[in-house]
Amino acid sequence: MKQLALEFLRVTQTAAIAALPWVGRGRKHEADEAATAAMRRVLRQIQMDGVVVIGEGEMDEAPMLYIGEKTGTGQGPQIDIAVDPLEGTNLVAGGQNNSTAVIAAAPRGALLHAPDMYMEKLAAGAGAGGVIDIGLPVADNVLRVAAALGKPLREMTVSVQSRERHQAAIDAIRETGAKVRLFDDGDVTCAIAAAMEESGIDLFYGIGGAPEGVISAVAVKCLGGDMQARLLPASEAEHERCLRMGLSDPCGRLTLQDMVASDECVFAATGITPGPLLSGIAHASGGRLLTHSLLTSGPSGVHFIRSMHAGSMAG
Ligand SMILES: O=P(O)(O)OC[C@H]1O[C@](O)(COP(=O)(O)O)[C@@H](O)[C@@H]1O
Repeated sequence: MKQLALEFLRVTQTAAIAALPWVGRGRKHEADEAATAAMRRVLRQIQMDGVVVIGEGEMDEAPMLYIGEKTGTGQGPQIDIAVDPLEGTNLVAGGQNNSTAVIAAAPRGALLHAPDMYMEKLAAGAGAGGVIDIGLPVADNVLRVAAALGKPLREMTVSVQSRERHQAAIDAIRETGAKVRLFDDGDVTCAIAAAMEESGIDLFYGIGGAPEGVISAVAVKCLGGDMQARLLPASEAEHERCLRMGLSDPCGRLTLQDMVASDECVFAATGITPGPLLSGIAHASGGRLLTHSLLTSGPSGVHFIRSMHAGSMAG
């Protein structure tokens, strides 16, 4: 698995570069398609027996990188892949900050097969490992993390997606004395930021996509942080879907281990537009492009990588 890490880096770099021409053009589907096609092309070249377990939808609704799609050369280690070729489609369309291309990989069977529905998520860094509890109100989690980190509440910062559904949580967090840092879109980078001491984010809380939740969980695990979640099936049909996907208790607590059942995993992300975790793609002389990526395969292997790409990749 670890020997493939640089291949996965190439996957997110290529997807990010493919999305770049669509930044600010108001065309999120075209941007997503470009990133997905690029990611698919590079994934197919990797020597592995890969299967997409979290992708761009089901086979009949997504033309590529659908759940169940086989990828890689078909030879080599059996690997499950979770992709989000364009995390923050609206951000790219609107020319806004915090869009990335991301991928996570783990040995076959190690990733939760999360249906495409909402998930409530909590993530924190290693210093607060073992204290977060998705079953408790978010304010209690703020108090617990502050105590674990030995920080006064007024110095605590919680990252929350700017959504109406989070207003009660935002108020409750602020009532503890902690600060709330709102973001528009792209909860993968914000969850990961909570697991990185130097990010200035102590806790991430919010309801967002379940696929993004599992992808974030791989990164949080690699970084030595902690995360808990629970799926929020919104209808009988979604509840049924969870059962069909093998989740016996669809609304139950999901620990980091439930979402990522192996330490042998890899996470890669490349910034498209600048965000809290990664700088965006910059144009350099000669038509070259400078990308910024995070590549991690565990706490002892966390790499922030700046790469220069030949002009021919600029598309
Ligand atoms: O926009 P909603 O419905 O609040 O969903 C939240 C989800 O949307 C995102 O902000 C962006 O997702 P997309 O790239 O699929 O648009 C995710 O990071 C987050 O999990």
